[in-house]
Amino acid sequence: MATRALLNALSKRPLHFSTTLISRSASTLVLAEHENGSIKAQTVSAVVAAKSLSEDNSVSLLLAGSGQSLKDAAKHAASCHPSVSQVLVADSDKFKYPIAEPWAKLVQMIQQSGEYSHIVSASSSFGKNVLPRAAALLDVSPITDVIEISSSSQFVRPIYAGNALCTVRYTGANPCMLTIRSTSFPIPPSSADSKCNEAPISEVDLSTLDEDYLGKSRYVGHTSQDAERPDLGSARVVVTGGRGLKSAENFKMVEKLAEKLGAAVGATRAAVDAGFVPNDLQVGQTGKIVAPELYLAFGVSGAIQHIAGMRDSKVIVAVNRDADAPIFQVADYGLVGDLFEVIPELIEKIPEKK
Ligand SMILES: Cc1cc2nc3c(=O)[nH]c(=O)nc-3n(C[C@H](O)[C@H](O)[C@H](O)COP(=O)(O)OP(=O)(O)OC[C@H]3O[C@@H](n4cnc5c(N)ncnc54)[C@H](O)[C@@H]3O)c2cc1C
Repeated sequence: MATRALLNALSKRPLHFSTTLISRSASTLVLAEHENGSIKAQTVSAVVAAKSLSEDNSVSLLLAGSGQSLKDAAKHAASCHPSVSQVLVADSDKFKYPIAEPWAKLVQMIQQSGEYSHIVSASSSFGKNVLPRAAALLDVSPITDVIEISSSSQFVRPIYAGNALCTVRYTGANPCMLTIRSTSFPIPPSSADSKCNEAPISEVDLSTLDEDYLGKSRYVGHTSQDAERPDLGSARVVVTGGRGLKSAENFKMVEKLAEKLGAAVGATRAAVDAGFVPNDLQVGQTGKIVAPELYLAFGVSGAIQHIAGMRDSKVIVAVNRDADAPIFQVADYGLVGDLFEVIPELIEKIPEKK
């Protein structure tokens, strides 16, 4: 009877949400990233991962920000995946920018009342920034870069630049906090098209948010890659150039080819260090992890630190003039040849993107 009375009371409370009333059955909290009013694909992958923790797991998405873009993102979040059972929205200027300190405090506050069994985020710059701080505040040890979920407490993650896989059992207190590699939890096409359910959206009561974090870090600015090009982390096709391109001017060939293929551009660390392209294009152990359907590598030797970031690609094509280059050991198709002949020929022969 008490539960029924509470449910009745809740159903009469539109929108305004007190965090003390988060349902205990919502056991996984996913930290959502959004941009221009849309939930990012890596967050949907985090939902896919969260759902695989257990069959009866219900998933709450936590969004923070302010203004119309947050409202639009919340709407998108409510229907972005059939497994989302609730969307929690923290609307405040304090979350205008994704700064880790206020976010970590927010996660701590939500966890204290929601008592989630798991907190999941994508292994993106945002997740890697926020999750360890929140874990420290909650006094638990996070598990990072999860690529496989064996059970709700057993996970697989790569170590030694992906050369070995480590199975980790979590034996600590709740919440078990995870960052997941989105490339390992692809979004099934059916769920992307699904319009079947719309999860309820609730506003988080921020009146008890501890504000002693304020002033510790400051937002300076944000630069993002060319919006015309697909995002490197989630693109279906990636064209990567290495030091073999020899100059920034020559690297434009790679960009032209990527444009023709509707692909994202990637680079090796050597190409980035030589100043051919900015470092947000770096693929590898210390760059982005990608797993596109097609990965084309030009003038890339195939150092283990680079392979760590692209070895899960479905089809790998490599062009290198050195027949012994290690990239050919992971390539499905290899061409021993001069990229300065091959790329112009490809650009010429591939038809213009419609
Ligand atoms: C801690 C650490 C982290 C690192 N993290 C990363 C990382 O995240 N990502 C990363 O990429 N690297 C990383 N590196 C660097 C890595 O070890 C390699 O140095 C780097 O990947 C090499 O880049 P490359 O293949 O472009 O250059 P090179 O190794 O110099 O290879 C250039 C290739 O181009 C070929 N070539 C030259 N001219 C032509 C031509 N005309 N036609 C065809 N082929 C041609 C050559 O045969 C050669 O194989 C890391 C290193 C360390 C120590």
